Amino acid sequence: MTAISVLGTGSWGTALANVLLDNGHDVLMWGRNHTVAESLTQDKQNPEYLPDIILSDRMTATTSIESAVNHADILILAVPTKGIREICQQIDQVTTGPKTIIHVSKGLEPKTFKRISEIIEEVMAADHLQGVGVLSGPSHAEEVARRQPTTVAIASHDKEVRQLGQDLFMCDYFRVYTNDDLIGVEIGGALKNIIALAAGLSDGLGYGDNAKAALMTRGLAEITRLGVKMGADPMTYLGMAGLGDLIVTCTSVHSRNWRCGEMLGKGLSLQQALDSMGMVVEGVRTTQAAYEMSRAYEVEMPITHALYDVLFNGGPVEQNVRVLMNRQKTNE
Ligand SMILES: NC(=O)C1=CN([C@@H]2O[C@H](COP(=O)(O)OP(=O)(O)OC[C@H]3O[C@@H](n4cnc5c(N)ncnc54)[C@H](OP(=O)(O)O)[C@@H]3O)[C@@H](O)[C@H]2O)C=CC1
Ligand SMILES: O=C(CO)COP(=O)(O)O
Repeated sequence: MTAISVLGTGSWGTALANVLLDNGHDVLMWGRNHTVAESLTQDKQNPEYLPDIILSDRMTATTSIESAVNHADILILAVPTKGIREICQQIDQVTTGPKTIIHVSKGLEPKTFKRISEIIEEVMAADHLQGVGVLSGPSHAEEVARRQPTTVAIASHDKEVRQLGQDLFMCDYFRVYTNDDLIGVEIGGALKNIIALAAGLSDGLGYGDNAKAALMTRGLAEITRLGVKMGADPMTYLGMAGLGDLIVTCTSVHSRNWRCGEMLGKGLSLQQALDSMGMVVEGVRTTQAAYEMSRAYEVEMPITHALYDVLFNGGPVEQNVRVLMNRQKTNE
């Protein structure tokens, strides 16, 4: 039995804590929301983020970050990208020893273009950090919490972290592959949300399967182009963090990014769509980050640019579709 703390009591943190509890580990969750922490500890449920799912009877959560951080040497970081910097600062302030941090967030920081592991390494003092990894792949929290078969990848530059992540999480309904391409996995997990937003928009507009297949295929080409420019292995994008996560987010009603896109396609404003969601839609900020990165690194990303125009300039969707379809003739 290993002591592990899961920081973030949203849908994904809760589902992953449940996997670790099923594997017999000593898990403490931390969240800033008192009501959620109380429901998790007393009722073994998270009605706000995972309604109608009964979790492990050993589920326990605290709102004291100091208790959670010092409960374990292994921390699972499960908060949205925009909260990562702040949480790392808090961990760094209260920790009494070095930590191995496995994050599960799918985003990039606008302006700095940083991946999550880069933010963690930048904020944490070197002697407070034992190792960093990311767990990513096609995995809706709603299905994992119901113990439905799921496969993911654990990526790190450090072989021990990859092995640790695989050993801690793997069970008969949660299969974990190791991958040494940290850059590729983090970028794939972040950028697929852009394509999921676009796929939802396409469905909301009433376009068919051809349009969605085109978005997914050419979207994967965009993801691969930027990933490779940043140092990723192109083969990573045929795996969990590429094709796998694209399929699960572009084709599922569970995906918040797809649902947000669908609402935009049906005519809601971005603010209306986000307000009705109540959960994080990472793809919106990531579209901004990827748009800026594609310009800075001179990587062609036409779907990202079209979505950026729709989200941030109020550009008409149909006009952007026309622009995409009438780009200069080219080779596949
Ligand atoms: N849900 C899923 O199926 C999957 C999600 N992910 C990724 O996991 C990450 C977390 O997403 P998910 O759990 O789904 O998100 P949710 O929207 O379900 O929950 C977000 C959680 O993070 C908390 N939070 C938000 N901002 C901060 C902050 N600044 N500091 C501390 N806590 C904060 C919220 O607290 P509060 O309740 O107080 O607002 C809430 O507990 C995202 O990057 C997502 O892409 C990855 C794979 C699957
Ligand atoms: O990343 C996910 C599944 O792999 C969850 O996607 P959403 O954030 O769009 O719900």
